[in-house]
Amino acid sequence: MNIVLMGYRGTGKSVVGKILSKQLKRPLFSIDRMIMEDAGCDISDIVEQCGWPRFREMEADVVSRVAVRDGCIIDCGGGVVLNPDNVELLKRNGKVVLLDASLEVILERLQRGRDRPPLTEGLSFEEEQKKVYEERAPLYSAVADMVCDTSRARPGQTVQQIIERMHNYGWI
Ligand SMILES: Nc1ncnc2c1ncn2[C@@H]1O[C@H](COP(=O)(O)OP(=O)(O)OP(=O)(O)O)[C@@H](O)[C@H]1O
Ligand SMILES: O=C(O)C1=C[C@@H](O)[C@@H](O)[C@H](O)C1
Ligand SMILES: [Mg+2]
Repeated sequence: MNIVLMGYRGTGKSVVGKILSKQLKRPLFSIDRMIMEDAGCDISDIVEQCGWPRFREMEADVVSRVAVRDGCIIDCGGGVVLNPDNVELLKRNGKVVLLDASLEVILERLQRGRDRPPLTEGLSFEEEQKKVYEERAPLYSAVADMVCDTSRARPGQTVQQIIERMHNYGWI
């Protein structure tokens, strides 16, 4: 069974994924990183040159390759949840750990690393995060097998919490 990390941008999937993979000694697959490796450039370049629909196709292709593995930690991009095929494939052999954080904390975290390409047109940075976060909230809730709020914890504490709860659920 895989552990699949999902959640909005800036909720901590990649940071938590790295620590979880080390602590549980399980291989880590970062979908965003694999897309960049396939494309040979970063996500902003893919989106600028080919557009979001092409990025989503590349993302679905990586998901289909990763979902068939076993015993891995899978660090998803924030938009993986948008495609029902992605969700179906990942849940076949995976438990979804949804990372969440308050919009306020997400804004703060995303302001620090402004390298994420915009998801909408004509909205300010803050307006975009609020709109997309609210639009996606029901999708994230629907896929979650476990929810973990990362707003107030440090990454290491979040990982300890997740490991403890996974033990209790008998997932590990
Ligand atoms: N408790 C926590 N758990 C996880 N990350 C945290 C926590 N507290 C602060 N952070 C910070 O949140 C920031 C965003 O984390 P990260 O890049 O892992 O997000 P992400 O969910 O992978 O975003 P994206 O969808 O854009 O890839 C990092 O700087 C990380 O250190
Ligand atoms: O939330 C999203 O749609 C995205 C999140 C990132 O992880 C990247 O996958 C990309 O920037 C798109
Ligand atoms: Mg990430």
